[in-house]
Amino acid sequence: MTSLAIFGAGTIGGGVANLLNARGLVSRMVIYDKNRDLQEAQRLDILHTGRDVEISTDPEDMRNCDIVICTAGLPRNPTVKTRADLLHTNLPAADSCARYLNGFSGILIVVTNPMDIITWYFHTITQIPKNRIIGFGGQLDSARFSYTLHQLDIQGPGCILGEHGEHQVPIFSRVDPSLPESKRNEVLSDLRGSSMEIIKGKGATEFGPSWHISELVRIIARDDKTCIPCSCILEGEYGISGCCLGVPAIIGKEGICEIEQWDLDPWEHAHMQAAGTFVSGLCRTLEGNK
Ligand SMILES: NC(=O)c1ccc[n+]([C@@H]2O[C@H](COP(=O)([O-])OP(=O)(O)OC[C@H]3O[C@@H](n4cnc5c(N)ncnc54)[C@H](O)[C@@H]3O)[C@@H](O)[C@H]2O)c1
Ligand SMILES: O=C(O)C[C@H](O)C(=O)O
Repeated sequence: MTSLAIFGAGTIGGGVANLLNARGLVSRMVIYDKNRDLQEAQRLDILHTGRDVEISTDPEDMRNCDIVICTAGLPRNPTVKTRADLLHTNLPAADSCARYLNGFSGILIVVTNPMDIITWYFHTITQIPKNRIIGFGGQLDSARFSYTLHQLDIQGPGCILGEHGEHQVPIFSRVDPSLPESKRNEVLSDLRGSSMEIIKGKGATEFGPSWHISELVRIIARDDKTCIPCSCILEGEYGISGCCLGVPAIIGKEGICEIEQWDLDPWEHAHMQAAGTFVSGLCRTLEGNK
């Protein structure tokens, strides 16, 4: 069975560790957090489920795991407008995580925001091959889009590509190509605000991300070869390079098996290019940090 490390055991890291243990998807876990009291509390709380799981808190064990998930770093609060605003705050958490990944031959899932740029940053500071670094967020955004579509009586599921942030790109052409542009823009504007509604109400998003991260782990562990939207290192796909961005990718036990090239309509294409320009611009600013 799969061995997995969680780097940063707060709301999302702890929630994912709990779900994966409860779903019986992992046999060995490393749980690490710089807050040692929290780390120990999460370890004990999971062991008290009584399930058969081994837990280490030694970060040096991370490199021997099949999957490492980076969930360390500050989340947004209502005063932080966009995920991109967290970039410089959260780079040190990525640096700390990368320090334990020398010789790691498994799959790295990046959750820390701004997720696309942090995923790219990991690519530049570690030796992990590009098919083994996956940025998480597209599944969650797509579930939010599907929820909105359902409220509009449009048959889903919906899919979101582009940035996990303000430059997300809902793919309307696959669900209702006839939806007028004004309605598309209205839906997009609602989607941009959908997680902040939760952050304002309960301090953080929790159940949605934890569930979809556990699904991603299941897809990898079972070698499902399922196509999901996730952030991948791009080298010309969709005409974009020099960044990570949400694209449809087939995922299995080797990580990213293939990036699918979907036909986008002109509205989607323009939004995807804008996402590429925005995210690659931020990625370029990190060049001195390598
Ligand atoms: N990609 C997504 O879809 C998605 C979804 C939800 C949250 N997030 C992001 O995930 C991150 C974590 O969110 P959260 O709600 O769990 O936050 P949280 O504050 O509850 O947990 C983060 C944990 O990281 C730990 N940490 C910080 N720096 C560390 C370091 N250098 N080494 C070890 N541990 C460190 C903290 O002690 C804390 O316990 C945030 O950046 C948030 O924006 C992304
Ligand atoms: O919105 C956030 O800041 C948290 C996370 O990226 C989410 O989409 O739930």
